[in-house]
Amino acid sequence: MKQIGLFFGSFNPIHIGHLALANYMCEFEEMDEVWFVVSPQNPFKSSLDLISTHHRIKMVELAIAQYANFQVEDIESSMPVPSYTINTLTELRKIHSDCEFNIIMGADNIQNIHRWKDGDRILTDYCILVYPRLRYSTDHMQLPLSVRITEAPNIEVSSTQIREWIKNGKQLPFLTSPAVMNYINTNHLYQ
Ligand SMILES: Nc1ncnc2c1ncn2[C@@H]1O[C@H](COP(=O)(O)OP(=O)(O)OP(=O)(O)O)[C@@H](O)[C@H]1O
Ligand SMILES: O=C(O)c1ccc[n+]([C@@H]2O[C@H](COP(=O)([O-])O)[C@@H](O)[C@H]2O)c1
Repeated sequence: MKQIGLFFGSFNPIHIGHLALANYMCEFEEMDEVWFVVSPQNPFKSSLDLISTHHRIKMVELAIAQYANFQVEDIESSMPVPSYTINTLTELRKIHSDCEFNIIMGADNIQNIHRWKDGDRILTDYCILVYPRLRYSTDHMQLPLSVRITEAPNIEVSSTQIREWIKNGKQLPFLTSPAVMNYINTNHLYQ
């Protein structure tokens, strides 16, 4: 079966933290592909700073164009909001019976998974690849065998920080990607 890493996120905008991590999962954790699943609306996040989903999808497409193992998955665009991950996973399994799905998840998110819709079911029914985040440890957690802890390198940059800097007139082609920065400028995003 094809091993697919699913990387869920708002990607508002996508940045090198996301890209480097997904790259690591393909090269070191035996993922044949990583799919970036762009979520129209995270159930836990405010929609205040959130730009429209089609811009976020376009930026992911631009950022990943150079690497054959990356794909954008826009299935959540046609699903109800907020974007509950269990619903997306169920749909993806129905459509792609030839793929094994591995959820790529930060140590911050795995600590909160019990608050997600059907979080316990996600934990037991899916393979999960957990990567370290600063200030979050998984040492004390009792995790099922379906959860694998990886040692992916951490690049602590955030979309929030990037949005703020762009608002202040900064050009950040290497924290996002040159093509993404160009798209942001052309479409006057995050001004
Ligand atoms: N620097 C990073 N390195 C690795 N993973 C990250 C990084 N930043 C965010 N992530 C993870 O990537 C997924 C998608 O991230 P998201 O789109 O929320 O970016 P973000 O930078 O955390 O955004 P925001 O600052 O708007 O909350 C989330 O699971 C998040 O935990
Ligand atoms: O399903 C849930 O209950 C749930 C709760 C919180 C977050 N999520 C998903 O987790 C992903 C990470 O979100 P974000 O905004 O931090 O990039 C995104 O796809 C959200 O829809 C999902």
